Amino acid sequence: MTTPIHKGTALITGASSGIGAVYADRLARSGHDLILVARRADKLRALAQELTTRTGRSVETIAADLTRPEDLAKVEAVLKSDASITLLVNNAGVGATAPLLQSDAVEMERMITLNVSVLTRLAYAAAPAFVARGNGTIINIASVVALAPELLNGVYGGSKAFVLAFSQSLQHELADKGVRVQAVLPGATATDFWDAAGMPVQHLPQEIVMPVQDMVDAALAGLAQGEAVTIPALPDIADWQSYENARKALGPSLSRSVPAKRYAVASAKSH
Ligand SMILES: NC(=O)C1=CN([C@@H]2O[C@H](COP(=O)(O)OP(=O)(O)OC[C@H]3O[C@@H](n4cnc5c(N)ncnc54)[C@H](OP(=O)(O)O)[C@@H]3O)[C@@H](O)[C@H]2O)C=CC1
Ligand SMILES: N[C@@H](C=O)C(=O)O
Repeated sequence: MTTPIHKGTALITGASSGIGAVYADRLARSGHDLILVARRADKLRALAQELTTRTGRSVETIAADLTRPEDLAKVEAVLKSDASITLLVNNAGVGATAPLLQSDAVEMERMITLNVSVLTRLAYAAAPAFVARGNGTIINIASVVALAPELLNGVYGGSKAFVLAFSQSLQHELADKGVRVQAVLPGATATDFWDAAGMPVQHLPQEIVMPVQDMVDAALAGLAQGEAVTIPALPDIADWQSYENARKALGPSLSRSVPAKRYAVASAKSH
């Protein structure tokens, strides 16, 4: 077996299970050293040991509750100072399936903190270092609910719509500075996410649930193909392109000096 070329270090949040743990496996196998971040130190240590034994890569762990400012600061400091980091997988996140009237506002705010604020802070920590080196990749794990907010809990959908919009803005700003940004929009994926979100994955129609390994392999194939937005389940990429073209076509009409005629507002300029 040939040893893959060393590709620098990938920092993966939410690496103790599910999607993050599969990214850890795939990235170690393709030649990355790893820094794994999550709260469950025992799971991180076990994964690190297993990956080092199997791939020979260096794997460090940081046990951190990213919603705690002091833990978040620790991870931000690593992203800012470790020049070997070439890839950030912004994956840690939680979801919910309950509608607004059955949701606890404090829980919803916690979700916004992790899914939105933490992801943003880590991207802001990594991007200047990547720009300074003219090289780096940020993978932000969004969700198909970014496009379909009616499907699950509205705050969860809103948080993932943020991740998509933020990623698209970052791609726009950083593309000419040597930094790549990919937003990944998984559909239902078989992980522990669903238990924590209040609906065991076994209760979903199985034809909409993707095995987690397949989801991550497709997302990495999308990255290798240069996609800025990857929707692993979408059969025809032309459908996404039509959606994006329609969105962009609205651009010139979204900000004008006069209200649309249908609102029948007399112009202030003629008063
Ligand atoms: N599964 C699915 O159907 C889909 C998932 N996603 C997204 O994928 C991402 C990963 O979820 P998935 O792998 O499915 O679910 P898991 O529940 O398996 O993984 C979530 C990860 O986030 C970590 N995490 C949770 N809270 C914190 C915290 N406060 N600080 C640090 N780490 C934390 C968990 O580790 P620990 O508990 O050790 O801290 C765990 O490693 C999420 O952003 C989710 O929204 C998107 C679309 C579909
Ligand atoms: N399962 C996803 C949507 O289908 C999500 O959890 O974001």
